[in-house]
Amino acid sequence: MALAPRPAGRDRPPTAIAPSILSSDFARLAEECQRMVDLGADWLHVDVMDGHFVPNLTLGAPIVKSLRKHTAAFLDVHLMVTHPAQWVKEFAAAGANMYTFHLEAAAAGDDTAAALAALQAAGDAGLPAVHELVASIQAAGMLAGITIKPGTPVELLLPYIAAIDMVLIMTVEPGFGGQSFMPPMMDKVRFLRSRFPDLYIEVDGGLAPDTIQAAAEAGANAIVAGSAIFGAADPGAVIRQLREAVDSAATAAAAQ
Ligand SMILES: O=C(CO)[C@H](O)[C@H](O)COP(=O)(O)O
Ligand SMILES: [Co+2]
Repeated sequence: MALAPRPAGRDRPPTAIAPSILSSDFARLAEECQRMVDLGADWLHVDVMDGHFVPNLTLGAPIVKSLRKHTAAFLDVHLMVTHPAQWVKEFAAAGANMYTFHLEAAAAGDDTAAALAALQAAGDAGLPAVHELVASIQAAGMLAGITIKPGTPVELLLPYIAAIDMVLIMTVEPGFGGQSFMPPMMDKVRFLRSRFPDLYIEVDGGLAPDTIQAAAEAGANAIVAGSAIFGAADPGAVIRQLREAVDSAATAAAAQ
């Protein structure tokens, strides 16, 4: 299962709608995932929380390994863990496709203040530990994504953009589904889209039919939605609405 290639030049990458299985019925996970694929999902978003980097505990590589036996879908794994370098081999062996880690965690575990200081001090070259983690993810056969919490400045991503496959801009504080979308995070998406037309930019947290327009217009092409999809009477209609908003915004941007 491959990611659609990052287009050369100024074209925006394809739209990817990624239901977050955090909002699914874990006891029926394989069926829930198949239902999402049948309804038009492009990816399945898998939220891994360790009860340490974030105050919640979800699932790990064994669940991904089991799920992989039931689906060929692109598994977009979001690691909200204190030690992201520790789990690369396990998730690669389990069949994860995208391994997206928190920049803060790669810099200084769960000490976000120390992480921000270290990332600032590293300057344009970036932190060697972050570069090494990206390389190890790709060497393990996965795509590498980096995500930032709402309080982390987007500029701190710049040293790593050339090497990575995706940026994930968190639009809620990581840790729980069902939170409210944070509109100010769209400044980060606009900043990245204006500089990197072909970059995969994902947004995660509070995305729904009433918030998608802001994310689409800012330039996000990959959309995570948990409660809005799984909680809907017609999840397929929500997936279509999200897709149409992103596709329309991309068409409008291309025409400018
Ligand atoms: O990473 C996450 C939380 O940390 C989830 O992916 C996100 O919250 C999705 O849930 P919802 O769409 O309900 O906000
Ligand atoms: Co997530």
